[in-house]
Amino acid sequence: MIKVGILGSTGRVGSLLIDDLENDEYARVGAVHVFDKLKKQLPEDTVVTNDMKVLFDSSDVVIDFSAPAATEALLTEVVENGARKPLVIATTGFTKHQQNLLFEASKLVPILYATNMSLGVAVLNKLVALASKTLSDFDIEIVEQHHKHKVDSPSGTALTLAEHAADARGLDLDKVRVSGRDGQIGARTKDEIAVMALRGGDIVGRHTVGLYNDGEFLELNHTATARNTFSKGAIKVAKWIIGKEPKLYSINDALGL
Ligand SMILES: NC(=O)C1=CN([C@@H]2O[C@H](COP(=O)(O)OP(=O)(O)OC[C@H]3O[C@@H](n4cnc5c(N)ncnc54)[C@H](OP(=O)(O)O)[C@@H]3O)[C@@H](O)[C@H]2O)C=CC1
Ligand SMILES: O=C(O)C1=N[C@H](C(=O)O)C[C@H](O)C1
Repeated sequence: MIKVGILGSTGRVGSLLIDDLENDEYARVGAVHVFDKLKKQLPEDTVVTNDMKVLFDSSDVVIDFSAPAATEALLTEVVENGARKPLVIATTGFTKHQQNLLFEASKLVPILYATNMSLGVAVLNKLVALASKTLSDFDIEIVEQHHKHKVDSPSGTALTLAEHAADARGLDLDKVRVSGRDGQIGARTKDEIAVMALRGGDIVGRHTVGLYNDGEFLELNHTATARNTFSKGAIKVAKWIIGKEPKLYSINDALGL
């Protein structure tokens, strides 16, 4: 059995990982990192720790749904303290420094980083690239909707979708991204790509990429209706990454897309 370590084990997705692994034929929970207080019953012989080294030592692969500071500590264990286990990182909202750390760590261990672990969004990224390139005159606007507890904005998924749209048009997203509109802002410029966030209730995750032209528009939407879409997706890619060489992998690598 593959022993999975969980960073963010007390969170919304982390606790679903524990449930999903209880019913998995090939993988089980090896260790959980607990930041504050344990909130649920765990399978017998699960290692419970707040020490990254112990988390690594008790796992064959670590899955991370936590917070940027926690991921930073996990990656630091690889880069500075010699931890050598494959990682599946799902946390969003990284700073540039944390993104660089992720890249440095991926030279030492295999890391799959995906801002969205669903198959649907993996396909949506491809559709967005195709539509953005083909419909080159259309204005691109992205809207994401999430539950009221989400702390980062815009979502990692929305930013990844925007990157696919910008790359397909040869644009630098940092230069064309618009994150709000208010007041006398003037007419829309051709290349800008707005990424807007709505928050409320218990929305699991909804992303719409709109391509608008005079006379017609196309909207590509993905809606996650259950949060275990993400935990199940992460477990699937965690099994895939074991035995791979050190590199930064995308979810497309794991899904063969
Ligand atoms: N890629 C994907 O498919 C998806 C990614 N996500 C991302 O995953 C992350 C977690 O989401 P969600 O489960 O909803 O969030 P929660 O807030 O429910 O859970 C966060 C978890 O991280 C822990 N944590 C917070 N800060 C630290 C820290 N400094 N050190 C160690 N642990 C810490 C929390 O511990 P405690 O409970 O003690 O506070 C908790 O276990 C977010 O970044 C979210 O955007 C979410 C869904 C899908
Ligand atoms: O925080 C969430 O809930 C989600 N976060 C991810 C993101 O920021 O894109 C993925 C998913 O949409 C749910």
